[in-house]
Amino acid sequence: MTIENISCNKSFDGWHKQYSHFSKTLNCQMRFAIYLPPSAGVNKKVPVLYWLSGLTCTDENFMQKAGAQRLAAELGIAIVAPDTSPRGDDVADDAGYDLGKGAGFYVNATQAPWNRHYQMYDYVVNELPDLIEELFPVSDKRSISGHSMGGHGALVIGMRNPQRYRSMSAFSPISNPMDCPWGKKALTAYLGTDESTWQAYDASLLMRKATDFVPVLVDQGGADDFLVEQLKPEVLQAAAKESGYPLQLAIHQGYDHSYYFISSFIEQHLRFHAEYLNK
Ligand SMILES: N[C@@H](CCC(=O)N[C@@H](CSC=O)C(=O)NCC(=O)O)C(=O)O
Repeated sequence: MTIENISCNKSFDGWHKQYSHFSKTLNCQMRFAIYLPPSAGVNKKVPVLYWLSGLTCTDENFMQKAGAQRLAAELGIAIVAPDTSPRGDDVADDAGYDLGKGAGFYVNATQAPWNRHYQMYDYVVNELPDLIEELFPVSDKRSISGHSMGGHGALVIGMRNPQRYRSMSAFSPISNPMDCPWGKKALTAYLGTDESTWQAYDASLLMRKATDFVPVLVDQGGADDFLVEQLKPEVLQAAAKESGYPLQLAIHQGYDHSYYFISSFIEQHLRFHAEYLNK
C-alpha cells in the first residue's frame, strides 16, 4: 500500500496530515486527511472517528472549519476525513453541485457512467479503514459522524454495520433521501429508477427496521434553509419511535446549515463518541 504525504501541520500537540493514494475501490487517486492526537505513537494505537462531509466538500472543510482538533487531542481520538467523491479528469460529473464530483452520497453506484468510480460506500466502510489501521497508529475502535449528505452517509453506514462502529452521529443529516430532491436525484442517477434498490441507503427506513442498535446522536439547526425540503429529521424521529431506536435528536433554534453550527456543537459530539471509543 503506497500513500503520499501532501501536508503536515502541528495542531494542539498532535498532527494534521493530508495524504494521496490510489483507491482500488474507486479506481482513481484519492485524498484524505487525518488528525493524530499527541497520544498516538509507535506503541500506542488510538481509536478513530471517521467524518463524512457534505455536498461540495473535500477532506478540508471539516478539518479547517469545525474546530475539532483541540478536543480530539484532549480525548485521544484520531479523526479521518475522506473526500466526498471520486476525483479526476476521467471521473463522470454533472453540472449541478448535488451530483457527481463532491456529491458521491456514500453509495455504491450500479448505473453507468457512475458505476466505474462511484463506490463511496465500500471505500468508507472497507478500503479506507484497512489502510488507516495498517499505516497509522490507529485501532479498529471506530465511530462515524458527518454533516448533511455526510450525515446521511454516517447514519446509513453505522446502521448497516453495527459490529464495525461503536457510535454514530450526524449534523443536519439528509434523513429520508428517498423522499427529498437531493436524494431522489442522486439515488436515481447512481442506482437507477427501481426504488427498492434505494432502501439500503435511507436512514429513516433503516432506523424503522433496525433491531441492532448503535448509540446515536443527531443535531439539527432550526433556522436551516434545507430543513423542511431536504433534511426531514421528523421522519427519522418517527422511525426511531417505531423501532425503539435510542435516538438522541435535538433541534437548536437559530442555527443554520453551516460550519458555524457544526463548530458550536462538535465538542458534544466528540465527547459522545469518546464515551464509547475509550471504553
Ligand atoms: N448552496 C450551496 C450548497 C452546498 C452546501 O451547502 N454544502 C454544505 C453541505 S450541504 C449537504 O450536503 C457544505 O458543507 N458546504 C461546505 C462548507 O464549507 O460550508 C452551494 O451552492 O454550494
